[in-house]
Amino acid sequence: MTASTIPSPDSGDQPEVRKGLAGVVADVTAISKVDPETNSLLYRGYPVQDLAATQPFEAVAWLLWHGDLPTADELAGLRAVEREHRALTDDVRAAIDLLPTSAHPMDELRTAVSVIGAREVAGLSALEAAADPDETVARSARLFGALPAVVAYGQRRRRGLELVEPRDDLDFSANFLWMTFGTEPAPVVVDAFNRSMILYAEHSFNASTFTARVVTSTLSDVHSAVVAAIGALKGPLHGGANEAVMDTFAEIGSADAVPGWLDDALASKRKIMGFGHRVYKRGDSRVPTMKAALDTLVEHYGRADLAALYDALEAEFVERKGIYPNLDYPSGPAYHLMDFDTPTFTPLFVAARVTGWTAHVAEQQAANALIRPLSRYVGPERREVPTAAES
Ligand SMILES: CC(=O)SCCNC(=O)CCNC(=O)[C@H](O)C(C)(C)COP(=O)(O)OP(=O)(O)OC[C@H]1O[C@@H](n2cnc3c(N)ncnc32)[C@H](O)[C@@H]1OP(=O)(O)O
Ligand SMILES: O=C([O-])CC(=O)C(=O)O
Repeated sequence: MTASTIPSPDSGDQPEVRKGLAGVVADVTAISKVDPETNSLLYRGYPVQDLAATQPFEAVAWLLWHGDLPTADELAGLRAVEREHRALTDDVRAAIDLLPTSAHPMDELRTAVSVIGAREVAGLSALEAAADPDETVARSARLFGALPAVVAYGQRRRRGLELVEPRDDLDFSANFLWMTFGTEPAPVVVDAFNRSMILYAEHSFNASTFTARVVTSTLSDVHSAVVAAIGALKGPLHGGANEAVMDTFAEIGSADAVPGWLDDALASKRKIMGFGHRVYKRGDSRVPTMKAALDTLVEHYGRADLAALYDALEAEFVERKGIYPNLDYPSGPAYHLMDFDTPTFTPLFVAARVTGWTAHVAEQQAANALIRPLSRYVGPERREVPTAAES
C-alpha cells in the first residue's frame, strides 16, 4: 500500500481489520510450503516426512539456509562449525548461573542467546551488526552449534548435576542427548529425537518466525531476531503447548479418566493444549511422523499406559470437537519418555526452529521491506486537555 492509498482516519473509509492477521499473505518465501489442502509440508520442495526418515538434522539445517541438501563436503563443513561451538562458554555459563534455578528454561535460553549475540557483534554499530545474508547464515551456524549445551546445562543444573562436556564422535542429536543425560543414548532414542528436530525446524510464517522477520525488517541483527522469536515461541498458544500437553497428561492421570476430565475442561471452556492449528484444520502434516516416532519410544520404554492416555484424549476430543492434534501433541510425550523435564520441551523446539528462524532472517534481509501494518483507531475522538482549573 502506498501512502496515497492509506485510508484517512477522517475519510469515513473503514479498512478491514484481519484480527490476528488470519488469512493475510504478508510476503513470499522460498523456504517452506505449508499446504492445508493436501496436508503437506515441504522444506525447499522436499516432503518433511521424507527428510525426517532419511537425513541427519544438520543436513536439514543446511537445506533451510542454502536451498539444497548439502554435498558430503558441505555437510562435513557445517558439522565442523557445529562441533567447534558445542561447548558451553564461560560467559554463557556465568549468565545462566546468575539466574535462579526456578527460572523458566526458555528465559535461560533467551538470556544465553543475548549473551552470545552481544559477543558476536561487539564493537560493531547497529547497522554493521545487521550484516548481510551470508554473514547471517555463518552466525546462525555458530548459534545452532551453541544452543544444545545451554538446554542440556539448564536441565542438569536444575537437577543438581554437573555439566557434561560434548563429544566430537557423536552427531548433533546424539551429542545433545549425551550432554543432557551423560549416558550413551540408544539408537531408537537418537532417531526419534533427530526426527523431532527436523519436524520442528520450519513452518513458514508462524508467530515466532514472523516475529523474527519483523525484527529483521528494521535492520536489526540475527541474534536480536532470535531473542524476540524465543519470546514468541514461549507462549502456550505456540511452542509452549508441548509443555502444556504433558501438564494435561499429568492432570488427567490415566486413559479411563479422560471422559470425565474432558467434560469438566470443556464445561469451563478450557483450551486443550496440543490440539488445533491456525492453518491446518484437518490435522497437522507432521503428526503422523512424530506419532510413529513416539510409538517407537513407547515400545522401547514399555509405556503402553502413556500411549493409552494419548489415544484416549485424542479420540475423545476429536469426536466431541472435530479439532485435531498438532505437532506439540506427540512431541511432548516423546520428550517426556526421553527423560527431558517438562519445562525443557519448548527449548528443544528452539534448538530446532533456530534453523528456520535464521533462514527467514536471511531471506528477509535479501529482499527487505520494513514491516509496519496499520491499525484502525477506535479510541476517543480528539478532545481538549483540561486546564488546571477544570481538573
Ligand atoms: C507448534 C505450534 O505452535 S502448533 C499450535 C500449538 N498451540 C496449541 O496447541 C494451543 C491450543 N490451540 C489453540 O489455542 C488454537 O487451536 C490455536 C491458537 C493454535 C489456533 O487458533 P485459531 O486459528 O486462532 O483458532 P481459534 O483459537 O479461534 O479457534 C477456533 C475455535 O476452535 C476452538 N478451539 C481451537 N483450538 C482449541 C483447543 N485446543 N481446545 C479447545 N477449543 C479449541 C476455539 O475455542 C474456537 O472456538 P469458538 O469459535 O467457539 O470460539
Ligand atoms: O504454523 C504455526 O502457526 C504454528 C506451528 O505449527 C509451528 O510453528 O510449527
